[in-house]
Amino acid sequence: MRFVLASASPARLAVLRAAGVEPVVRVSGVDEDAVAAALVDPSPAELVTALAVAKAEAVAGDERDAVVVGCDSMLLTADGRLQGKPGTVEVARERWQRMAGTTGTLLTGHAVLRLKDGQVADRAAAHEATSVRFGTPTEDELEAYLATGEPLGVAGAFTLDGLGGWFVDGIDGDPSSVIGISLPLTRRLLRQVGVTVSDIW
Ligand SMILES: Nc1nc2c(ncn2[C@H]2C[C@H](O)[C@@H](COP(=O)(O)OP(=O)(O)OP(=O)(O)O)O2)c(=O)[nH]1
Repeated sequence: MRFVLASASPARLAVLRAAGVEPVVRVSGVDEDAVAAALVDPSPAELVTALAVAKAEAVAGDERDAVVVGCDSMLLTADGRLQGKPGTVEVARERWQRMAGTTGTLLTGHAVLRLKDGQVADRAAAHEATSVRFGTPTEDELEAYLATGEPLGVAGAFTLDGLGGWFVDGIDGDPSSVIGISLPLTRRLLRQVGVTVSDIW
């Protein structure tokens, strides 16, 4: 079955490929700020789920028979801030200075659309939440990590499976969701739209 990943994320692609799926990648180009602005006081979970739905829907219009999956990840910090990608060293530094030694929640919204004959025949959406216990990098370690550029382009300014792994003391929940797409949640959402994982791997 044609599996379309509506994401530019290399992390999501890698998780799916390692799990036996060869997705067709179609970047949604969704204006995430515009989607967020259209929502009325969404919870963090509602926001990431709405963004995932918007990404999948943006891509689904060109599909006839496929499963389309969209995701969106953000970090909810211990002091209640919901954060995407830092974008700059300065923002990433300030975030790490606040989150080191604390526990945050990495939220990933998921949307699955089942296309049949060019129509959305079924859909399912949900979010996954994973607790992340951050370590405390020294000032030198933090500056070296920032200098790699990795934290700038990932939600929460850290990775679990990359250089950031040195600074994650542990998680409670699904690791694939932290990296970018929850395999167990996606399996459940696929089942809701009548698709078994063995249909796609
Ligand atoms: N490899 C890795 N990437 C991570 C981790 N945590 C977050 N990320 C990445 C996954 C996503 O590419 C990015 C989260 O940003 P978004 O959910 O907005 O996705 P992105 O903009 O990358 O692509 P998309 O909007 O789906 O086209 O951060 C991690 O632990 N490991």
